[in-house]
Amino acid sequence: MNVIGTVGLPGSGKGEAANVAEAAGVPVVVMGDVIREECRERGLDPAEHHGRMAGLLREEEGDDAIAERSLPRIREAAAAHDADTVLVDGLRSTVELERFREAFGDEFTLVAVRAPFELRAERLGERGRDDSDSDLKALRERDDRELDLGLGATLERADVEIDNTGSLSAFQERIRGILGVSEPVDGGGHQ
Ligand SMILES: Nc1ncnc2c1ncn2[C@@H]1O[C@H](COP(=O)(O)OP(=O)(O)OP(=O)(O)O)[C@@H](O)[C@H]1O
Repeated sequence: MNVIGTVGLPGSGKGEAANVAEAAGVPVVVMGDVIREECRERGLDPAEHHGRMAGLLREEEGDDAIAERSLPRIREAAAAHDADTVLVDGLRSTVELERFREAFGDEFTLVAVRAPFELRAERLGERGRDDSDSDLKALRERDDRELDLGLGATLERADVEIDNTGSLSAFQERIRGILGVSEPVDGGGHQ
Protein backbone atom coordinates (compact mmCIF):
# COMPACT_ATOMS: atom_id res chain seq x y z
CA MET A 1 0.00 0.00 0.00
CA ASN A 2 1.23 3.51 -0.82
CA VAL A 3 0.40 6.14 1.74
CA ILE A 4 0.90 9.72 0.58
CA GLY A 5 0.89 12.28 3.41
CA THR A 6 0.64 16.00 2.81
CA VAL A 7 2.10 18.80 4.90
CA GLY A 8 1.75 22.51 4.29
CA LEU A 9 0.86 25.80 5.87
CA PRO A 10 -2.76 27.04 5.76
CA GLY A 11 -3.88 27.75 2.21
CA SER A 12 -0.93 25.99 0.59
CA GLY A 13 -3.14 23.54 -1.33
CA LYS A 14 -3.61 20.42 0.83
CA GLY A 15 -7.37 20.49 0.42
CA GLU A 16 -6.99 20.77 -3.36
CA ALA A 17 -4.66 17.76 -3.31
CA ALA A 18 -7.36 15.85 -1.41
CA ASN A 19 -9.96 16.92 -4.00
CA VAL A 20 -7.74 15.57 -6.78
CA ALA A 21 -7.38 12.26 -4.94
CA GLU A 22 -11.12 11.95 -4.35
CA ALA A 23 -11.92 12.77 -7.97
CA ALA A 24 -9.56 9.99 -9.03
CA GLY A 25 -11.03 7.45 -6.58
CA VAL A 26 -8.06 7.55 -4.19
CA PRO A 27 -9.39 7.39 -0.62
CA VAL A 28 -8.56 10.35 1.61
CA VAL A 29 -8.06 10.30 5.37
CA VAL A 30 -8.22 13.77 6.94
CA MET A 31 -6.29 13.78 10.20
CA GLY A 32 -8.43 16.63 11.52
CA ASP A 33 -11.47 14.31 11.35
CA VAL A 34 -9.98 12.37 14.29
CA ILE A 35 -10.20 15.53 16.34
CA ARG A 36 -13.69 16.44 15.14
CA GLU A 37 -14.91 12.95 15.99
CA GLU A 38 -13.41 13.09 19.47
CA CYS A 39 -15.09 16.47 20.06
CA ARG A 40 -18.43 14.93 19.17
CA GLU A 41 -17.73 11.90 21.42
CA ARG A 42 -17.21 14.30 24.31
CA GLY A 43 -20.24 16.40 23.43
CA LEU A 44 -18.18 19.43 22.36
CA ASP A 45 -18.67 21.61 19.29
CA PRO A 46 -15.72 20.91 16.96
CA ALA A 47 -15.88 24.45 15.54
CA GLU A 48 -15.11 25.81 18.97
CA HIS A 49 -12.92 23.15 20.58
CA HIS A 50 -10.83 21.79 17.67
CA GLY A 51 -7.53 23.32 18.79
CA ARG A 52 -7.98 22.46 22.45
CA MET A 53 -8.98 18.89 21.65
CA ALA A 54 -5.88 18.41 19.48
CA GLY A 55 -3.75 19.44 22.47
CA LEU A 56 -5.74 17.32 24.89
CA LEU A 57 -5.42 14.16 22.78
CA ARG A 58 -1.66 14.68 22.59
CA GLU A 59 -1.48 15.13 26.37
CA GLU A 60 -3.59 12.08 27.07
CA GLU A 61 -2.25 9.67 24.46
CA GLY A 62 1.13 11.04 23.41
CA ASP A 63 2.34 13.48 20.79
CA ASP A 64 1.62 11.02 17.99
CA ALA A 65 -2.00 10.49 19.13
CA ILE A 66 -3.63 11.83 15.99
CA ALA A 67 -1.34 9.82 13.70
CA GLU A 68 -1.94 6.72 15.81
CA ARG A 69 -5.70 7.14 15.62
CA SER A 70 -5.45 7.75 11.86
CA LEU A 71 -3.76 4.37 11.24
CA PRO A 72 -6.89 2.20 11.38
CA ARG A 73 -8.72 4.79 9.27
CA ILE A 74 -6.02 4.52 6.61
CA ARG A 75 -6.16 0.73 6.57
CA GLU A 76 -9.96 0.70 6.56
CA ALA A 77 -10.13 3.26 3.75
CA ALA A 78 -7.73 1.19 1.64
CA ALA A 79 -9.68 -2.01 2.30
CA ALA A 80 -13.09 -0.44 1.70
CA HIS A 81 -12.02 0.94 -1.68
CA ASP A 82 -9.74 -1.95 -2.54
CA ALA A 83 -7.15 0.78 -3.14
CA ASP A 84 -3.36 0.55 -3.09
CA THR A 85 -2.92 4.28 -2.56
CA VAL A 86 -4.36 6.40 0.25
CA LEU A 87 -3.88 10.15 0.73
CA VAL A 88 -3.49 11.42 4.29
CA ASP A 89 -4.31 15.10 4.63
CA GLY A 90 -2.52 17.19 7.14
CA LEU A 91 0.53 16.03 9.10
CA ARG A 92 1.59 18.60 11.67
CA SER A 93 4.69 17.31 13.40
CA THR A 94 7.77 15.14 13.00
CA VAL A 95 6.44 12.80 15.72
CA GLU A 96 3.47 12.07 13.45
CA LEU A 97 5.83 11.61 10.52
CA GLU A 98 7.88 9.11 12.52
CA ARG A 99 4.73 7.19 13.49
CA PHE A 100 3.72 6.87 9.84
CA ARG A 101 7.24 5.88 8.80
CA GLU A 102 7.23 3.21 11.50
CA ALA A 103 3.84 1.91 10.35
CA PHE A 104 4.36 2.02 6.58
CA GLY A 105 8.14 2.15 6.06
CA ASP A 106 9.15 2.97 2.49
CA GLU A 107 5.51 2.91 1.46
CA PHE A 108 4.99 6.26 3.14
CA THR A 109 5.78 9.38 1.11
CA LEU A 110 5.62 12.84 2.61
CA VAL A 111 4.71 15.61 0.18
CA ALA A 112 5.39 19.23 1.14
CA VAL A 113 3.03 21.75 -0.45
CA ARG A 114 4.52 25.22 -0.43
CA ALA A 115 3.27 28.65 -1.39
CA PRO A 116 4.41 32.04 -0.11
CA PHE A 117 2.43 33.87 2.55
CA GLU A 118 0.94 36.55 0.28
CA LEU A 119 -0.27 34.02 -2.27
CA ARG A 120 -1.84 31.84 0.42
CA ALA A 121 -3.56 34.88 1.90
CA GLU A 122 -4.92 35.84 -1.50
CA ARG A 123 -6.13 32.33 -2.27
CA LEU A 124 -7.79 31.92 1.12
CA GLY A 125 -9.50 35.26 0.64
CA GLU A 126 -10.78 34.10 -2.71
CA ARG A 127 -12.08 30.88 -1.26
CA GLY A 128 -14.47 32.80 0.99
CA ARG A 129 -14.64 30.00 3.56
CA ASP A 130 -14.09 32.33 6.45
CA ASP A 131 -13.64 36.09 6.45
CA SER A 132 -10.79 35.88 8.93
CA ASP A 133 -8.82 33.87 6.35
CA SER A 134 -8.48 37.02 4.30
CA ASP A 135 -7.17 38.82 7.33
CA LEU A 136 -3.39 38.78 7.13
CA LYS A 137 -3.00 38.96 10.89
CA ALA A 138 -5.24 35.94 11.42
CA LEU A 139 -3.30 33.98 8.83
CA ARG A 140 -0.01 34.98 10.44
CA GLU A 141 -1.34 33.66 13.75
CA ARG A 142 -2.50 30.41 12.16
CA ASP A 143 0.94 30.00 10.60
CA ASP A 144 2.59 30.59 13.98
CA ARG A 145 0.35 28.06 15.72
CA GLU A 146 1.17 25.44 13.08
CA LEU A 147 4.87 26.22 13.20
CA ASP A 148 4.82 25.92 17.02
CA LEU A 149 3.46 22.40 16.64
CA GLY A 150 6.45 21.48 14.49
CA LEU A 151 5.11 21.98 10.99
CA GLY A 152 8.29 23.72 9.79
CA ALA A 153 10.52 20.79 10.74
CA THR A 154 8.04 18.39 9.11
CA LEU A 155 8.10 20.40 5.87
CA GLU A 156 11.90 20.16 5.90
CA ARG A 157 11.72 16.37 5.99
CA ALA A 158 9.41 15.85 3.02
CA ASP A 159 10.32 13.33 0.31
CA VAL A 160 8.67 15.40 -2.43
CA GLU A 161 8.41 19.18 -2.74
CA ILE A 162 5.62 20.95 -4.58
CA ASP A 163 5.96 24.62 -5.24
CA ASN A 164 2.29 25.57 -5.62
CA THR A 165 2.82 28.98 -7.17
CA GLY A 166 1.53 28.21 -10.65
CA SER A 167 -1.93 27.49 -12.00
CA LEU A 168 -4.42 25.27 -10.24
CA SER A 169 -4.43 22.87 -13.19
CA ALA A 170 -0.62 22.57 -13.06
CA PHE A 171 -0.87 21.76 -9.34
CA GLN A 172 -3.62 19.20 -9.93
CA GLU A 173 -1.53 17.55 -12.64
CA ARG A 174 1.45 17.36 -10.30
CA ILE A 175 -0.69 15.71 -7.62
CA ARG A 176 -2.06 13.20 -10.12
CA GLY A 177 1.52 12.35 -11.06
CA ILE A 178 2.41 11.67 -7.43
CA LEU A 179 -0.74 9.60 -6.90
CA GLY A 180 -0.09 7.69 -10.13
CA VAL A 181 -3.54 8.42 -11.54
CA SER A 182 -4.77 10.05 -14.73
CA GLU A 183 -7.28 12.84 -15.16
CA PRO A 184 -10.85 11.59 -14.62
CA VAL A 185 -12.83 11.56 -17.89
CA ASP A 186 -15.56 13.81 -16.46
CA GLY A 187 -12.87 16.25 -15.34
CA GLY A 188 -14.15 16.36 -11.80
CA GLY A 189 -15.45 14.17 -9.05
CA HIS A 190 -17.64 16.45 -7.08
CA GLN A 191 -21.16 15.29 -6.58
N1 LIG B 1 -2.35 26.68 -7.84
C1 LIG B 1 -3.48 27.27 -7.41
N2 LIG B 1 -4.03 28.27 -8.13
C2 LIG B 1 -5.14 28.91 -7.72
N3 LIG B 1 -5.79 28.61 -6.58
C3 LIG B 1 -5.29 27.63 -5.81
C4 LIG B 1 -4.12 26.91 -6.18
N4 LIG B 1 -3.87 25.98 -5.20
C5 LIG B 1 -4.84 26.12 -4.29
N5 LIG B 1 -5.71 27.09 -4.65
C6 LIG B 1 -6.88 27.57 -3.93
O1 LIG B 1 -6.40 28.15 -2.73
C7 LIG B 1 -7.31 27.92 -1.68
C8 LIG B 1 -6.55 27.27 -0.53
O2 LIG B 1 -6.15 25.96 -0.92
P1 LIG B 1 -6.51 24.69 -0.01
O3 LIG B 1 -7.88 24.81 0.53
O4 LIG B 1 -6.20 23.48 -0.79
O5 LIG B 1 -5.45 24.91 1.16
P2 LIG B 1 -5.16 24.04 2.45
O6 LIG B 1 -3.70 23.78 2.45
O7 LIG B 1 -6.07 22.86 2.49
O8 LIG B 1 -5.54 25.09 3.59
P3 LIG B 1 -6.11 24.87 5.07
O9 LIG B 1 -4.99 24.30 5.86
O10 LIG B 1 -6.47 26.26 5.43
O11 LIG B 1 -7.30 23.97 4.94
C9 LIG B 1 -8.44 27.07 -2.27
O12 LIG B 1 -9.50 27.90 -2.64
C10 LIG B 1 -7.79 26.45 -3.49
O13 LIG B 1 -8.73 26.14 -4.48
